[in-house]
Parts: sequence; C-alpha cells; structure tokens
Amino acid sequence: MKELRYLNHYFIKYRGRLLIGLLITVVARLFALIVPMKVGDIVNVVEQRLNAEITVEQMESMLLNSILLIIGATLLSAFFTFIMRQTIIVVSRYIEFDLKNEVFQQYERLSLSFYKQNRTGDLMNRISEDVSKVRMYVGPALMYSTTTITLFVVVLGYMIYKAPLLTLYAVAPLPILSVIIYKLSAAIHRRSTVVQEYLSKLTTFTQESFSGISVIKAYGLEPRTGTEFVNLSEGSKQKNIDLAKVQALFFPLMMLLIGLSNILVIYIGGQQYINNEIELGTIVEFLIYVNLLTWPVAIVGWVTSIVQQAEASQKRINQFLHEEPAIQNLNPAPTPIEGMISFKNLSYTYPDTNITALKDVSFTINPGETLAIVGNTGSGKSTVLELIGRLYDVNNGQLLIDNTPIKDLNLDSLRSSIGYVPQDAFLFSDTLSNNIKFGKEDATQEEIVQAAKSAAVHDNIIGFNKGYETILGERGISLSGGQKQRVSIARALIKDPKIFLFDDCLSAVDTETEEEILQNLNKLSSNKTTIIVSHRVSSAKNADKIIVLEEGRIIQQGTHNELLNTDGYYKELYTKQLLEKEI
Ligand SMILES: Nc1ncnc2c1ncn2[C@@H]1O[C@H](COP(=O)(O)OP(=O)(O)OP(=O)(O)O)[C@@H](O)[C@H]1O
Repeated sequence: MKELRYLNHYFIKYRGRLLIGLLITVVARLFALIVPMKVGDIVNVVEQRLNAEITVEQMESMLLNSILLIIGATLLSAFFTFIMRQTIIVVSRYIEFDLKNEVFQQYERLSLSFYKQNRTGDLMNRISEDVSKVRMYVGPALMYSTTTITLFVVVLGYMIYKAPLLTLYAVAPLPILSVIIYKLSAAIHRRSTVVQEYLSKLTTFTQESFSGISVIKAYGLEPRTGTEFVNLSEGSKQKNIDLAKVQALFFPLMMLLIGLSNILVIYIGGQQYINNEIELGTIVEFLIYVNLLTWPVAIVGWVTSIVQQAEASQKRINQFLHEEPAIQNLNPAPTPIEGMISFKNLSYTYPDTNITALKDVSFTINPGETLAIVGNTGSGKSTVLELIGRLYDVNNGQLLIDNTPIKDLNLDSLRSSIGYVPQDAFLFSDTLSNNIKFGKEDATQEEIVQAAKSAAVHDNIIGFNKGYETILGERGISLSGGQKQRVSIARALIKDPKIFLFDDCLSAVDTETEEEILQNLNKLSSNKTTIIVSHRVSSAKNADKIIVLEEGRIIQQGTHNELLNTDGYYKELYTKQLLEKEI
C-alpha cells in the first residue's frame, strides 16, 4: 500500500463526495437486508396458516404487508445503489482524469534525455493502462469493500442473534472460500502482470511500426514485421490463456462453496426445526443470507487483487512522477537575454552513449552576429545548438550567454529567446496556420502570412485548396521535406526571438529558394544572433564567422574569404560544391 499512499491527496480533494458515497453505500445495503427478513416472515405466516393458527384474512393481510415492504425496500436499495455508483464511481473517474493530467504534465517537464531512455509505448501504457488500474482501486475496490464490511457486520450480527449455532455452520466454509479466492487472485495478479508486460511490448512494437510505416513499405518489410507481430501476439495470447485458466476456476469454486454452505444450512437448520429450536422461515432467511454473504467474501479476494494490481501500477507511475528533470531551472527570476554566446574550452560527452561529441570547443558570437557551422556528419554541429537551447547540460568547460553561465539563466527566458529549427522538422496534425502560430500563440493572420513569405513557403500554402487552414498529418495532406522545413522556419521567424538556431534546415530546398530564404533571414536577423548549421557553403558564406568542426574539434575558423585563402576543409568543400554546380 506504500505506493498507493500517493493518491491520498486526491481522496482529500474529493472527501465530501466520497463520504456521502460511503454513507449511501451503507444505507443501500441496509435496505437490501430487509428482503430476506420479509421472505422468512412470509414462510412463517404460511406455516402458521397451515397449522390453522391464523385465519386466511390474517394471512392475506400479513403477506400483503411483507410483499409491499419487499417492493419498497428493493426500490429504495436500487435507488441508493444508483446514487452510490454516481458518487464513488464518478469520483474515481475524476481522480483518473486528474492523475492522467498530472502524469502528462510531468512527462512535459522531463528533459529530452528521459525520452531517449524510455520507449514511447511504455510512456503511453503508464498514462492509460496503469492509470485505469489505479482507478479500479479508488472506485470499485473502495465501493465493494464498504459493501462487504456493512453486510458482514449487519448480517452476521443479525444471524447470530437469530440462530447462533446455525450461523456457525452456515459461515464455516466462507473463510476457506476467502483464502482460496485470495490465492487465486494472487495467481491472477502474477499472470496479469505478465499479460500487461506483453501488452506493453505489443503497443511499443505497433506504435513503432506505424511511425516507421514508410520505411517498412519502401523496404518491403511488411512480411517480416507481420511475422514479428504474430510472434509477439502469440506470446501475448499464451499468457492470456494462462490467465484465463486461473480465472476460470474462480466461479466454479465459488459455486462449490456456496453449495456446501447451503447444504449445511438445510441439514443443520432442518434438524433444529424438527427439534423446534428455530422457525421454518429462519432456514429460508439463512439460505438467502449465505448467498448474500458469499459474494462479499469472494470480493475480499478480488478486491485484494485489485489493490495489488493498483499498487504495481501506481509504483510504475510513481517512478516517473518522482523523476526529476535532468535540466533544472535554477533561477526563478526572469533574465532578459541579449544574445551573446561564448563557448569556453567546452567538451561534451553524451551520458547515455559516452560519445564525446564536442572536444575543447571555444568561440564567441556577439549579439546580432551570424555564425555558420560546417562539418561532416556526426562532427558535433547539432550538439552545439542543443547545448545552447539547454536540451542537455554542459558537463565540461563553460557555455556563457551574455557572459553568464547558461545554468544561471532562467530556463523559460532562455528558451523563449530562442527560435530553434531542428534538423527534422516536426509538424503537428493541425492546420498550417496553427503549426506556424505555434511559435507565437497570439499571432495575427498578417504575421502568419509574413512569416510564411519570409520562409518562402507562402506560395506553396496558397496553392492548397484550403490555404492556411489546410490540415497536415494523419488526417490531412503530407508536405514535401522542403515544405516542412520552410513551415518550420516560419514558426521560428514568427517568434521574433533574440537567437536563431537553424540546424541544417535548408538541406531539402533547392539552391534558389535557399538563396531567397537566406536573403530574407539576413534582413530579419540583422539584430539577432544567428547560428546556421549547414553542409553547404552557400548557406555559410555570408556569416560573420564560420567554424569547421571535425570529430567534435574546431579545425578551422574565420570569415568566408579568410577560409577560402587557407588550404583546408572549407576550401575543399567550396571547390567541390562549385564544381557540382557547374556540372
Ligand atoms: N542524444 C544523443 N545521445 C547520445 N549520443 C548522441 C546524441 N545525439 C548525438 N549523439 C552523438 O554525438 C555525435 C555528434 O552528433 P551531432 O548530431 O551533434 O552531429 P552533427 O554534426 O549534427 O551531424 P549531422 O550533420 O549528421 O546532423 C555523434 O557521434 C552522435 O552519434
């Protein structure tokens, strides 16, 4: 129960409704108990008439009385049961909603490294499956426990009062039932955990297959993925069958033990009746009570297993809820940013792979200047940008923004001062206009159009039937790689930040469009610090400074002209690309 304690603050939040719900549960059960008493009375009345102890009229009036009471009690019990579900089960839905939101907000707080370490399918399972399991604890388990306790206290008390010896025989098999059901539930729990793990694997696999569907199709991998899916499903099926076997024992065992109790009540009750120790109605009443009690007894085992499953699920949820983001905001006060960036003897090793992506890198860009970074793939260019955006924290050397260590800046101020265009542009399944507005929520239509024009994508957008209202992604159209990149650039431009970080974001556009965008950027970014990562000299040539990275080290730096006059990587790249252009 240690992990489930986490939910107490939700119980406190909804305490009013919960208390009313619990009270109503007790009342609903009390009304349900009137029925067996009245059935017992009916049998006794009929027996009295058979023995000619009462007249037909007396019998009829007594029977009518009992029947009306049965109808009334049943209706009231049904009404209160309805209210009980409306309170407790509704509260459990509220808590489920709150918990899902809490988990999602925590996911959003966590840093990029968290997402690298955990698989999407697993994250999704914890927020859906696990939260549902926890809801079973806050709703049904709580409700059925209250029902059981109420029934037990009242029914057992009443039975002992009516016929103590018969009560002893009637309930004797019940503890055995409870133990068996507990054992069964434990086995069910073990097996359903395995089923859950398989479900997680299946979800992850399916989700990855859908994300990579274009690769799967292009390489004709459908049969292989299909076989893998079948293997995983086969495993999942086997585990589900194992689970079903144990679950199948549940009801037969219950029936067996109820039957045993019933036989004992009839046998012992019959003897007591023959000896004139009890009335005939008591036997009938006890038979109904035994059946009434069996379910709660079985429920004890079932509730135990719900609680165990909820505990396991909450443990998984807590693991993530207690996770602290690797990137912490150490300065709560806003820190305005001018845009000066300095790397001082900075080396960076990715903690998860131990790859040293940057080695002893030093450079400075003044506010408003443009820096271009060129270099082979894997030379550390993106890492420079990710460190400036504080997606990762520097672990060796210094990164200063406006002469302040980056960690001492307010994280929100830093991120809102940056317009970052990543290498693979990600667009949401939403309208084009909303995708651009993502960079500035309150942007006007004119601003959106202006940003799209500057990113040289406006003409493409108005070419679509619905223009800026065109839906992208799964439910809408797919953009070409170059169009995606340009929408992603428009998103950064509309933000009007102090620092622009462009990560090879013109790689999929032709050289003419590249030139047009670069000229627009030149105008727009005149007072902004800009870093352009590129494989093309054409993107780098106008920068105030160019650095060349190789295996994480700066091997060359200077202006375009300076570097052209020096033998080395940049000059070679220039000559090679000039030749390609001429060809
Ligand atoms: N998130 C990460 N976790 C671990 N290692 C990483 C991560 N990102 C990059 N690396 C490694 O760091 C090195 C530098 O990668 P980086 O992405 O900075 O290179 P790049 O110059 O931008 O390459 P490209 O031009 O192909 O984008 C590579 O060896 C890469 O495998």
